[in-house]
Amino acid sequence: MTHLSVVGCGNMGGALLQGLAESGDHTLVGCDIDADARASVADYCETTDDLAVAAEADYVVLAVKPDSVGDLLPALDLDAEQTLISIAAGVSIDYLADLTDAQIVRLMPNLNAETRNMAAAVTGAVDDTVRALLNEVGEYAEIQESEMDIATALNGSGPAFVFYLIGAMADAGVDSGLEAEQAETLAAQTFKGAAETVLQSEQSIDELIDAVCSEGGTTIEGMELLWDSDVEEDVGAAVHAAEDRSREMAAEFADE
Ligand SMILES: NC(=O)C1=CN([C@@H]2O[C@H](COP(=O)(O)OP(=O)(O)OC[C@H]3O[C@@H](n4cnc5c(N)ncnc54)[C@H](O)[C@@H]3O)[C@@H](O)[C@H]2O)C=CC1
Ligand SMILES: O=C(O)[C@@H]1CCC=N1
Repeated sequence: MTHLSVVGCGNMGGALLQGLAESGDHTLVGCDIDADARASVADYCETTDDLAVAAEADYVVLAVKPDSVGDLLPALDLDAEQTLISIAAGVSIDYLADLTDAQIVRLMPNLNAETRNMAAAVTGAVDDTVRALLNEVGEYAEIQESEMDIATALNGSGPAFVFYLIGAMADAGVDSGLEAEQAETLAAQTFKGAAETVLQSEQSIDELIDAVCSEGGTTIEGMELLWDSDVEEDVGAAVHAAEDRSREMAAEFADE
């Protein structure tokens, strides 16, 4: 059982609280200055607007916008026995270390924490408690901090790219007459199942594509269109645009 607080109960802080509340018997505190944000997590944790209450936890997740970190972290006044888990994009461990005495973990989570299907990248003072917490809400990779910009793009921003692709598939279903709700369910479940297959299968992505393409059948018609298009480059470019922005944000913080 871990005593953990989350400062900032917005989209990402709220998702983490929801996932952790459903996964284990923890003492969870959600701290936010906004009453609506507190109300949104009240089913999952004790809520407060008092930073001092959040600062009593052994593990404190900082889930505010990157530009709020500089003011908020000194106010938390954490000590060396505590662990700060920062999820702020572009904010380096060096920057954080100037503002706190706590052990520092830098985590790039994603929104899928709320269904305990998070993909996370983590670095810094990762201990077994942090590993156990991350295991409860999904899968994680321990990476070097220098890899944080690409992780931010791939698994942090990644859900948005996947939501977009699910939407595009669902729209095609609607164009051809399916009801919107049916099309969304069929598209989303197809992504979910395909992702699970990739995770569990020993086959490569190309072998799996091949397994769906019956000779002279339907799939190959769509795949040939995709292979002849710029979709692969465009998806890669979207990931790299997010990576570039993460690097740019990190440079802005380094200059402060
Ligand atoms: N949204 C996402 O999918 C992901 C976000 N992140 C990171 O998570 C952090 C938060 O992002 P979001 O949840 O999207 O933002 P958000 O705007 O939804 O939530 C931020 C919350 O912080 C609260 N807040 C602001 N000042 C505060 C203070 N002094 N004390 C207590 N609470 C305060 C706000 O009221 C708000 O509820 C960012 O640093 C972002 O880089 C990381 C990975 C994924
Ligand atoms: O868009 C952002 O800056 C944050 C970080 C990764 C996902 N959302």
